[in-house]
Amino acid sequence: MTMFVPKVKLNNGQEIPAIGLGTWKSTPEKVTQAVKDAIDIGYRHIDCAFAYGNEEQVGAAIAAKISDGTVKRNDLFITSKLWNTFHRPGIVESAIRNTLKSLDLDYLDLYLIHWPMGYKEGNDLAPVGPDGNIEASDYDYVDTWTAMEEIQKKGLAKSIGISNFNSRQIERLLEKAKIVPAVNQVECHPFLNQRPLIEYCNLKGIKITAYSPLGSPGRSGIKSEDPVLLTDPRLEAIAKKYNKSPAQIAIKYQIQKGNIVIPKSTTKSRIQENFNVFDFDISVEDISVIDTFNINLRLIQPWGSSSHKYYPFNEEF
Ligand SMILES: NC(=O)C1=CN([C@@H]2O[C@H](COP(=O)(O)OP(=O)(O)OC[C@H]3O[C@@H](n4cnc5c(N)ncnc54)[C@H](OP(=O)(O)O)[C@@H]3O)[C@@H](O)[C@H]2O)C=CC1
Ligand SMILES: O=C1CO[C@H](CO)[C@@H](O)[C@@H]1O
Repeated sequence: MTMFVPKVKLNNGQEIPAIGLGTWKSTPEKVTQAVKDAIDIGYRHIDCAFAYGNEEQVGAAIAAKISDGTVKRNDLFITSKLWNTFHRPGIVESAIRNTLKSLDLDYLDLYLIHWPMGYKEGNDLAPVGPDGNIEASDYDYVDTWTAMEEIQKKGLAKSIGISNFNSRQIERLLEKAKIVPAVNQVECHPFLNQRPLIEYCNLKGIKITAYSPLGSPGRSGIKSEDPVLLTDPRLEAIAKKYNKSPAQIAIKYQIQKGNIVIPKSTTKSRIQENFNVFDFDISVEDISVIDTFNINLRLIQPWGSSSHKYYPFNEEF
């Protein structure tokens, strides 16, 4: 029996399952089984990106689960993202077509601009310039957005959105946009709860997808002095009270805030655990307690990009 999963309504009426499976750092060897397991468990939303280097293997799982009759294409919600080296408006369509080919799909449910920062075009996903930093391109994300609008008009993606955009960048984008982004996908967890950005996006009709909702444990870029979300004693105490794990509390926290959440795992028992969050609610009082954990701890910082003209994290939100 498949568990009922709440959906979040986007500004164009499309509905997105509130929980999806993340796939960053899911190795090509493991991701096919992980996505198959997730679909068997009841996930209907998969978060992908060209930059994760595993879209073909994700696509193989989707094809297998459609061909064995577990799901139909329109039961699934598949997101992917335009990488920074493809910001030139003239190549946006070929970038999504390339992703669709890898995923073995003829449309995406949601296509996001992965970052507001364009990088130098070419085969290198992280081109390094003479100064040792990322080599930027001059493309303005506002013009890239116009090309994204064409993608939606052509039916290659049912919805379009953004990722890692700050409020000023959204404001600027909205001055020219004909289509309001459906989603802004950003880092969001109790140590970085993004309250001001969420309030801003709510006013504009933009939903938030929370990435790294578990604090991305074990990722190599995390500093040893950074606090670890899943072993925080205050989160552990709340988890114990509900007879749930800290990961389940961190996931349900996002869902109760009205956000979409995309925990990653390639471990079947954790894929299941992360999905088992619909048989309880965190009380309003405990949600307020978790709100106090915020320390604006940003764990995901793109390497070598902090001097980019469109680096998003110098603004307050
Ligand atoms: N738009 C963007 O710029 C970004 C988007 N993302 C998206 O968000 C997704 C999630 O973020 P991500 O950074 O991967 O981090 P998460 O916060 O989802 O953490 C993933 C890590 O937690 C482990 N884990 C999963 N479930 C549990 C559990 N129940 N108990 C203990 N450990 C657990 C996983 O291990 P294991 O797999 O070994 O089980 C993995 O190491 C990404 O995969 C990607 O799809 C992420 C970063 C940036
Ligand atoms: O989604 C993400 C994870 O992978 C990318 C690069 O490999 C990151 O830049 C990005 O934030």
